[in-house]
Amino acid sequence: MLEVVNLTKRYGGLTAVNDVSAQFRKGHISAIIGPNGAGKTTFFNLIAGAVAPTQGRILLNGEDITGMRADQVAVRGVARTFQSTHLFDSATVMDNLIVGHRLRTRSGLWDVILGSARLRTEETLCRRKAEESLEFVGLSHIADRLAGDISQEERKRVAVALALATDPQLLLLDEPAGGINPEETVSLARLIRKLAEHGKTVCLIEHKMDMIMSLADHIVVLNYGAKIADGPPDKVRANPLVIEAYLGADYAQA
Ligand SMILES: Nc1ncnc2c1ncn2[C@@H]1O[C@H](COP(=O)(O)OP(=O)(O)OP(=O)(O)O)[C@@H](O)[C@H]1O
Repeated sequence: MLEVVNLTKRYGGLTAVNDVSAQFRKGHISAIIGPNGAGKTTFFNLIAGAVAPTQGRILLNGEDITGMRADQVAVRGVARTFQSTHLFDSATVMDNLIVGHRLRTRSGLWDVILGSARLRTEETLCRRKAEESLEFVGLSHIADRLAGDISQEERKRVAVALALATDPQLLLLDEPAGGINPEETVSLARLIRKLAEHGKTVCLIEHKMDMIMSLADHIVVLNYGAKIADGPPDKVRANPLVIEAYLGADYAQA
């Protein structure tokens, strides 16, 4: 469903992403791994339309989306989460979701001023969507809690719920399990699997190798911006280039 071809991003003399080609299949979970500074976040920024590539093409369901703006890419079914989840801590979880979903809908200033029918319909729709996505991520029971009072793992789940606002086909998750404990990591992995089971294509950046190896169908390894391996977890963890650049011999034998 997503294909990148010879994707390159240069910042002056530095090549953050270097001639990367890869395919991401519908309903699969793919992981982008690699050392710090390997180009993983830049890769996400390119797909999401946050930065334009220097070279190469990005195809989403066969449509060339290269160089489109982030909002144009989002409308076509791509959503993302970020390493840290920014929420309004003094508002409830539900209000955060309603606001998040609201920002992703169409009413303009005039609709708000005139209290248009479209605005009212959208408000109802936003609340319903917010409730649905909260239920999907397993957080209905904390809808009325203040966002500032919820755990780090719950924040990670809220981030996924926010990303679901646009009914995305492809979710780009940047370190979804960053900063949470091993038990919570297992439970978050279950949520990611559930996304795929519901037909979503998932692409994640993650440093937690145990999680990735048991969760991902497909792994792309970046090093200094270039792809050094691409394949199923077993094949990738046994690849000498990956062991040398990232995993280390201890992990490969574990
Ligand atoms: N806007 C920018 N301007 C200049 N250089 C940049 C910019 N964004 C990223 N870079 C550089 O591109 C390279 C890749 O960075 P990127 O953040 O994509 O790596 P990463 O694999 O996501 O790293 P990490 O795991 O630390 O998040 C780095 O050397 C970084 O300094």
